[in-house]
This record gives sequence, structure tokens and C-alpha cells, in this order.
Amino acid sequence: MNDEKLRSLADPEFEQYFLVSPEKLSLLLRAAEIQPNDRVLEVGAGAGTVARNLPPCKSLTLVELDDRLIEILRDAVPHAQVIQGDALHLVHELPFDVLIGNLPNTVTESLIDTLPSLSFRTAVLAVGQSTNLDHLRGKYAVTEVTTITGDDFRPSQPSVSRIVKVTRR
Ligand SMILES: C[S@@+](CC[C@H](N)C(=O)[O-])C[C@H]1O[C@@H](n2cnc3c(N)ncnc32)[C@H](O)[C@@H]1O
Repeated sequence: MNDEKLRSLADPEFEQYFLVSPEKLSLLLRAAEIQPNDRVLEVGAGAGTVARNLPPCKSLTLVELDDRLIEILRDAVPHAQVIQGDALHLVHELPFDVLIGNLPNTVTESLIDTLPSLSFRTAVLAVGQSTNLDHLRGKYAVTEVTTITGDDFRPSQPSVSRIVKVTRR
């Protein structure tokens, strides 16, 4: 999908900025360490710019709240199961080994609070610059992968986010 189409799809109400930087996508994918037997869940999958770059895995499920993007995701990533709904509810219902998410910061912070109640091996999440992750550090190793901002996205994202990797100790 070209830049113009991504810009026209983006709805500020949903804080939609789609990650397109090949360098940042590659860092994100490397951090996720997806194995062929993994069940992968991406929450807030947007237009599929991350999902279509994911390596082969046992199953790929994409959750997106905005119903305008559901058919676009199905076309962009035909091998994925695409579900319209709220990630904060669906993470409790869907099984996964690897979780990937670049959601609005307030949603991510709620997701982070709920992580200890979920069963997974690795989560790779975009978080705000000031999002506090200290409460995860006892149970999980939390490492910073990279920062993403500006022209890493279409449209350009005004704020800076951090991609963090969370793995069970
Ligand atoms: C910043 S965009 C990122 C899209 C994609 N992950 C990427 O990096 O290109 C955030 C996406 O999360 C979706 N979203 C917002 N709240 C959500 C929620 N509660 N559950 C699922 N998706 C949500 C938005 O509609 C939007 O597509």
C-alpha cells in the first residue's frame, strides 16, 4: 500500500500512525524472535504494515478496533485470522506465544497492567516515552529495542515511542 493510501486511511481519533520504516520493522521483528511453531497475536494491527512482514509461524491473529481496516487487513495478510474488537478484552480470550502491539499509549498502559495475568513467551510493544514499566521487572526481563517517531510512520507521528521487549524470566 502506498504512502498516500496509508495517509488517507489514518484516523486521528484512533491515533493511527502506520509503521513503515524498514529499519525499525526489522528491529521489531528481530526482537520478536518468532519461531515456526509460535502462535502470534498482533493487537492494533492497523493497515497490516507490521503483520505482512512477520515470518511464517503456526498461527497469526490480528486484532483491530477500527472496522474500516478489517477488509484491508484481510487483503494485506490473507493467511491471518483477522478479528474486529478491543485488544484489552481479546488478549484474555486468544492464546498466543508472541504478542506484538503498537496501540495508543493509554490502551498500551492498560495492556501492560494486565500482562502478568497472561501466558506468553515474548511481548514486543510500542510504549510512550514516560510509560512506567518498573512493575514488570520482577517477573519479566524488559529491554529497550529502539525508538520510533516521525517519518518511521505514515502519516508522520509527532510523538516519540519506544519499542520494548518483555520476556518471562
Ligand atoms: C498507532 S496505530 C498502529 C498500527 C500498526 N500496529 C502499525 O504499527 O502500523 C494503532 C492502531 O491500534 C488500533 N486500536 C486503537 N485502540 C485499540 C483497541 N482498544 N483494540 C484494538 N485496536 C486498537 C487503532 O485503530 C490503530 O489502527
